Amino acid sequence: MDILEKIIARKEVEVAEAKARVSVSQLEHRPMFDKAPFSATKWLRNPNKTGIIAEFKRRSPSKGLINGESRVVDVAEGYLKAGVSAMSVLTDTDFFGGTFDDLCAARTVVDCPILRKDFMIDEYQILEAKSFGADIILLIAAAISPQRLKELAQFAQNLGMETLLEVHDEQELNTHFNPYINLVGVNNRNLKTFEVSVETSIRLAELIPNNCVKISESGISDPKTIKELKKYGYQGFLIGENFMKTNDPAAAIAEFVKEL
Ligand SMILES: O=P(O)(O)OC[C@@H](O)[C@@H](O)c1c[nH]c2ccccc12
Repeated sequence: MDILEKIIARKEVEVAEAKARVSVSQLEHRPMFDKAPFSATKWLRNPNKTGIIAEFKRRSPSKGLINGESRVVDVAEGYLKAGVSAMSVLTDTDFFGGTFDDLCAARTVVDCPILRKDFMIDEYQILEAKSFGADIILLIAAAISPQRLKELAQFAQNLGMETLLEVHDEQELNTHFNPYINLVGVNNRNLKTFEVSVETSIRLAELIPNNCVKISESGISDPKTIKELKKYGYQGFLIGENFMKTNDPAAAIAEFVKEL
């Protein structure tokens, strides 16, 4: 089993447990559930923002521990102050050290779109995301079938949330794109080998439908890379480790945006 298969197998168990613990009706009655979602496509197309989607990530399967100290509220405040277009919060615990508490805490301090970063396989998780105040969900082409992905994206749209489709290559884009997708993210990190290449974003740029916001994900550590990717039509840049690996992610992003 590769890492993605392991994560998905674990996710199936987690979702079943969560469903047994908290009913859909309970999710729908949480205070945040009725909040109108922020539109990430609007925020990312706003030229007064940086285009950065800054991520709160404690650890990852590829890097191990990245940051075990920083508090999510401090980081989120710093990200917002730096002019991010959106924030991404990992809620997967077993592989990335994230929690729903992180998402809730971020929600209390930022009034920008928040992506619930997790491995989504079930409508229930989308309801969970909304109940914790998230605005966007991630659907990973490599993790689910095209049909399931389309159903989940449609479900999110019905709740007023936007969907980010993550692809790694041409084939995933061809098989998994559907009319309910609002943002397409090219992951520069190969999930099987963990190798990172920004060339992947450059290669796929022209294949992404123009009505979607193009996002380049992972391995971005230099403002110059953002300038380069903008030439290919990218409007969103998902960055985690470059900020999180420092002991002051808020200061790190402030320095980074000075050079944009
Ligand atoms: O920390 P980086 O290299 O800047 O990458 C951020 C983000 O792209 C990465 O965390 C990510 C991209 N797709 C994912 C899917 C699941 C978990 C994590 C991810």
